[in-house]
Amino acid sequence: TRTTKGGSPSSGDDDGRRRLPPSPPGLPLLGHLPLLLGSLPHRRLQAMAASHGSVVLLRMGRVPTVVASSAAAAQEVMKVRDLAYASRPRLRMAERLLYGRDMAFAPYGERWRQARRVSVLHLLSHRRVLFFRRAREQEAAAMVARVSRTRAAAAAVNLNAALISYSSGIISRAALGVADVRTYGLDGGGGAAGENLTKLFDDFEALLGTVTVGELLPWLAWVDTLTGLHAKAARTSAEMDAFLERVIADHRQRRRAGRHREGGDGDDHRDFVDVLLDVNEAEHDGDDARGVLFDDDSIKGIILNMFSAATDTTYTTLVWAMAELINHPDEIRRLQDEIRAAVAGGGGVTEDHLEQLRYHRRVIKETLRLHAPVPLLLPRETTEDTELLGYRVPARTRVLVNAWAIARDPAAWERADEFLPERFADDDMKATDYLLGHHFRFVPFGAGRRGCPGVGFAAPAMELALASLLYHFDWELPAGGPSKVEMDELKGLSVRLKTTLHLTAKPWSP
Ligand code: HEM
Repeated sequence: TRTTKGGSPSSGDDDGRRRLPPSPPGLPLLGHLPLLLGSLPHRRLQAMAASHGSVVLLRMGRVPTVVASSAAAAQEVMKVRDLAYASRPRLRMAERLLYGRDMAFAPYGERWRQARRVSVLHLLSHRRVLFFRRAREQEAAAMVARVSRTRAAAAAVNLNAALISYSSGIISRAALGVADVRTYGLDGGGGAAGENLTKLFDDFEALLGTVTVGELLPWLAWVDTLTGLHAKAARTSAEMDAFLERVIADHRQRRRAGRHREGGDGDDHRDFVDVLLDVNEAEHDGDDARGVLFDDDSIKGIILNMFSAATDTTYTTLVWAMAELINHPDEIRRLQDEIRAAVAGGGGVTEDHLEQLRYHRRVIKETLRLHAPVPLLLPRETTEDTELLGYRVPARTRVLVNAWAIARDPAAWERADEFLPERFADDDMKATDYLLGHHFRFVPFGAGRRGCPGVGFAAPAMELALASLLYHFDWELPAGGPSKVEMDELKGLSVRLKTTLHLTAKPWSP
């Protein structure tokens, strides 16, 4: 592996072109893989950036990978040269589990553009997000009731479980029109097969976050068979397909009966599956020379994208927020004062209150700064030969943006490692503000063409849940245990708090 250390990026290479980014020493064949094994990659890559600079070239086995670790580098990837960085690499597990026809992992091109357009206009538009308000408020009320029940039984509340159920309830209602995926349990109800569905979704998420050995080191591809990875992927993908077939068949049946728009209030009551089936039928009816882009596999791929993208990120952020607040008693008190003053007169938090809760937004933003749930965003791939901060980046290079390191860069943030929500006090906080790049120092949702289209969906879901938990209860760590939450991270598709957050809840009323 070539070893360089900085140097002037624009000074000539042997062939008179710009230099490749610097690379730490690596091993033959394995490249830099051993440097990342067994570690939290965003932390290891942060350390690498500190010694080699904010643009580093690594070889993950046979895959050249550039890592961008400063706001300036992120801005170049996601804004200045967005088009050149707008593709995604082919990831074997994603391709297999998502039919090669989803949106989030699709290469840049017509199919991705169409899927993105339909998602932004019809699934995640401001209008549709407003329409799902009832779903969010019902799920928040159910979560508060669940906490009250646990408390009544004198037990500590498992906040992870409460928040997973809240987040998956919202996306399940929005995507499938039911409060619980287990409604589609393969036995026709919420019985044992319904329970298996929860495991199926867990297995699915774990596999989606798995990189096969074979795609990085083709000569070791047999290891994936030996470890049973391929067999597990085949099994999981077949079970998930049976579930989705059932969802689609059920929706088609309701459509034939004309029941999918019902609500009696003149509103559009279609869920994501209904909307995608409408697009699919319109394409069949039309005379589209490009062929049908939204076949059943595309619908399944996009629905699975929405589940994966919405559940873990939302719940993970909320757990981190509660953990930070427990460790910062002044901040939790200030936030509760704000929420309780806004909801004067009792009755609980509704979405009408959220707009006034400015400190609350700062707390969520500060949580996302310190704990981006997807710290390296989703990998990108260059579509053509391009540049990054003056270095040469060839076509088909994999590109990671270390949003986590950028958000803790002492050159960009004062007291970068501390939880200080007031640092966002100058922002004019609207929901979409979460996406604004703060000059690309704050990019938990990515940005540009491939930036997260779900931020408008995520924002009210996170805000309502946190405000509801803090309005109705006073929270503490259980007596006799540690006095602080240990903030260690657990590696996964999204990076979570390592410990399960158990807290005691004392009801509050005005
Ligand atoms: C706290 C919540 C969330 C966070 C932190 C988050 C973060 C991200 C990130 C980092 C990316 C990759 C961006 C890039 O490559 O520049 C992404 C993409 C995506 N997100 Fe989110 N997300 C969240 C919630 C949601 C929700 C609620 C949905 C949908 C209901 C969603 C749907 C998607 C989709 C479909 C993509 C792929 C976009 C594409 O490739 O064109 N996300 N998200």
